Amino acid sequence: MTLRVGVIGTGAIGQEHIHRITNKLTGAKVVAVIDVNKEQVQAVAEKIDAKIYETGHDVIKAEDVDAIIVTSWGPTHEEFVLASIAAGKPVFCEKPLAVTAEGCKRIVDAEIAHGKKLVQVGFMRRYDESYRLLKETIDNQRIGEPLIVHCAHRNPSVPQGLYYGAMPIVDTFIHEIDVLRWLLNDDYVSVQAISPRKTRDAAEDLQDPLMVLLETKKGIRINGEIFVNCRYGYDIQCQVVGETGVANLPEPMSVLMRSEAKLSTDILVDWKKRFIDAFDVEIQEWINDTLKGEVNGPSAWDGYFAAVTADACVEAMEAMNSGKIVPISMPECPKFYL
Ligand SMILES: NC(=O)c1ccc[n+]([C@@H]2O[C@H](COP(=O)([O-])OP(=O)(O)OC[C@H]3O[C@@H](n4cnc5c(N)ncnc54)[C@H](O)[C@@H]3O)[C@@H](O)[C@H]2O)c1
Ligand SMILES: O[C@H]1[C@H](O)[C@@H](O)[C@H](O)[C@@H](O)[C@H]1O
Repeated sequence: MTLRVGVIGTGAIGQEHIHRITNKLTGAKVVAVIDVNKEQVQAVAEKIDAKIYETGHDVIKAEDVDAIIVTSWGPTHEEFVLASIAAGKPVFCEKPLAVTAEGCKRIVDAEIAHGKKLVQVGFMRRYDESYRLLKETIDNQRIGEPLIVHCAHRNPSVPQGLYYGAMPIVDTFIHEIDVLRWLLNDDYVSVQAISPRKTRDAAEDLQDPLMVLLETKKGIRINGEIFVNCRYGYDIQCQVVGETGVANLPEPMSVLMRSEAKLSTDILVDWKKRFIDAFDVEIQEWINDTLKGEVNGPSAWDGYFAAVTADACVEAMEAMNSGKIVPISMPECPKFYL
């Protein structure tokens, strides 16, 4: 059986997922697309022979669409995920699940009321080989119990005018929020934020770089650097300090070169390349699971947990350098998601 997929939002990552479903993966076909940018969606639809709909809701309601992928802008996600649940259709939603914790909670409540899991969130780092190796190292106690995590999320630049305010947290650090909780098998209890000297390349309404200090239930301290105008490349770093050793996230594979009196390796500049294999595995597993009527990837509860943490990080960011420690508390995970 082929899963007939409708894609809402044919921008950067929407096109990436359409390309991988059409050319690399098996078991699915993109049959329906929609974007508010009419020219763009027309060009995408022509390439894959998909039908263009007027709105995201029309795609969700279409009889010949079995499952939905939401890759539109963050603030539109909640509406489309809720509509997919109401239509009883499986939905893969790129991060963030919703832009507020309340929005994610509405999704969790709707899914529980529906009675069957339908929602998966696009936290693709859990599918990345290098993060999986790091997790194996920690789970196998090869560095003893983790005590400290140093991590950095660096982008070369961000789109002027489209990236502002709380986005270093809700759009960027949200990946670390999800993956570190998964990596450490732990939950967060508090956060504070610190602003280092601002880079000259940061827009007026953006604190860049930014540092957040998270504490987990087990007492692990995480210092996270978010630097979205670092200029030199797309660089994701994670170092876990344990009782008996230190484990680093492997660097992406790159040729070690000796040339012109220098020893060097290239650094990637684009998130698409850094996580290309992870995205492939993530979407292939989603297709396979969806065909079996299952959801096994990051759930709406994971999306909600990340949003609650992100909200606390934003509160800490708004009070940065004041020493304010913002508590993070989550209700018990409902049985539905265990
Ligand atoms: N997992 C990842 O690493 C990753 C990477 C990139 C983007 N994302 C997420 O994916 C989402 C899209 O990001 P992007 O980089 O592709 O952005 P983008 O701006 O390139 O694409 C978003 C598209 O959504 C369309 N759109 C907006 N509102 C719409 C609506 N109501 N109905 C239909 N289409 C609508 C826009 O016209 C645009 O073409 C964001 O939530 C982003 O955080 C995740
Ligand atoms: O939407 C993108 C994407 O999630 C990237 O993985 C992240 O590095 C960027 O900061 C974010 O803007």
